[in-house]
Amino acid sequence: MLTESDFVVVANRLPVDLERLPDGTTRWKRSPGGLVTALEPILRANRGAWVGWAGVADVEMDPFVEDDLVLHAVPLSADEIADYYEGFSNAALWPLYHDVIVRPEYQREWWNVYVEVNRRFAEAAAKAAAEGATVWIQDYQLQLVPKMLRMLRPDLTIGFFLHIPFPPVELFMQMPWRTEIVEGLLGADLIGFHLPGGAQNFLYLARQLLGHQTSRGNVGVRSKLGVVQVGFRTVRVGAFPISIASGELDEQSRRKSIRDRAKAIRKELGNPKKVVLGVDRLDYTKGIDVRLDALHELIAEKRVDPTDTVMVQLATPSRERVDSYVHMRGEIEKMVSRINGEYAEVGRPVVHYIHRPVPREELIAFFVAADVMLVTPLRDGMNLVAKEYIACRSDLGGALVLSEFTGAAAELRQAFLCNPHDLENVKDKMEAALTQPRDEGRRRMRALRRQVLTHDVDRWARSFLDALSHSGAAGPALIAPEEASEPE
Ligand SMILES: Nc1nc2c(ncn2[C@@H]2O[C@H](COP(=O)(O)OP(=O)(O)O)[C@@H](O)[C@H]2O)c(=O)[nH]1
Ligand SMILES: O=P(O)(O)OC[C@H]1O[C@H](O[C@H]2O[C@H](CO)[C@@H](O)[C@H](O)[C@H]2O)[C@H](O)[C@@H](O)[C@@H]1O
Repeated sequence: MLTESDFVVVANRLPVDLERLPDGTTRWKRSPGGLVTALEPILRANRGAWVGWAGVADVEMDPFVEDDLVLHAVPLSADEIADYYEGFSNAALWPLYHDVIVRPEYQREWWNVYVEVNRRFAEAAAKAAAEGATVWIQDYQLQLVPKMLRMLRPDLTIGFFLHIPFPPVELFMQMPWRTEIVEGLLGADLIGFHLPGGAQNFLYLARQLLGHQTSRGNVGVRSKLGVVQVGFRTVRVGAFPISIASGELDEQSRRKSIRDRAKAIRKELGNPKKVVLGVDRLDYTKGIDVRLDALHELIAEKRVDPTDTVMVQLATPSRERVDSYVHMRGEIEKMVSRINGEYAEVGRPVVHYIHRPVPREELIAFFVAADVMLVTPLRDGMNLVAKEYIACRSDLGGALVLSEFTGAAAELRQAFLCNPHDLENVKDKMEAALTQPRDEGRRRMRALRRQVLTHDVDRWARSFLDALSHSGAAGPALIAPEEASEPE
């Protein structure tokens, strides 16, 4: 039997997914997405435990150790995956928290299963944690766990971090179970968001919806925490923008094998003058359609020459049984075919589209090879891909086109910032990135790299965990619900 841990991360997914192969055997593979990219190195360094789902139905196994990490698999049945993960998490919460880009579906049965599954995660965390341990709960799939876990284990220090945007109050109020969700989150000692805006939206709700006293004034970045008084408990609320293991990635991207592979990729693409790259989970929030539209029009207007510019879109499959994802995939694939149908030559596509995950080393080589990186989400909590591209450009080459609607845009001000809702603006920024003078590009990239290399994932985790460990300290003056009517 494995001992209980002093530091436990609870996330929907384990850092590895169990894959069932056609011959009936299984193997572990890395889970998709930025949450795992960010947390895995920290937890390994701290010899902690990770509680999460193994990515497929009905996996029941004892806790096991993998690379210094104790993994506790939470079993989910096929019906629970459909209702809790695909349904409530990804067809209700995900679109609601991403500006209602598609219409959220609020089904009561999904909610009931969400509650049940959150309880199971809370019970698993309660078992995994040693007396007085720190438990760090992650993301929108588990918003009820903080309160449930506090009731089971009042001895624990509990943190919660939301990896996606926390929506404006006007949108959040759509949620039929809005009170339960805010109460669930308030079970934590510290609630973290990427941006101050998310923290302030939450403080406003705690005050207006639940009638708690809250602090006045703006929340800072890694500073000036907000406070909610919940009976005798003080809950802190802060902004902690996540990042990547930038030093490590910088080092990897300088390796000769990667540089050689980057050159080979350009050669395989026909040595075009410009390589343009997109790297995303295939998600409607990511604005893949926006960049394809922009490219299509730039070519039609002869502002981009399809004989010397090539786009590569790496699109990791994601949430493939959720209707909106199925629909979007069809739309994207039509757009790729249309551009290629109109402008490709035999053996020379304009858009190379890959709908499967590529190995990490290959991804790094793509970052090194790309002249322009397109990150155009309609809304994104942070977007680690933007930061990864920058970390890989020690040559000070390349240019980043970045949507203003990503968390990353708050820090990466020297990117070509664009409004993905304004196609002309996206086109102008893409053209500017493709034609920027070399010195301007180097100046921008130097400034971007300074930001990314000095604000790495370690700093993110340390700032959150430091704030969590001080969560007993006296807080700032509080504001009563009736004293404030507007979000700050
Ligand atoms: N190895 C590998 N990683 C990928 C691939 N596509 C995306 N990723 C990683 O997945 C993460 C995506 O994080 P982020 O941009 O924050 O968006 P998210 O998908 O919404 O979490 C980044 O660390 C990417 O490097 C792929 O094809 N292969
Ligand atoms: O687990 P999936 O349903 O396959 O989705 C993958 C992850 O997507 C989301 O990532 C977010 O976290 C990133 C790191 O903070 C952030 O950069 C990005 O903007 C977010 O979209 C999701 O929040 C995770 O829970 C998923 O595991």
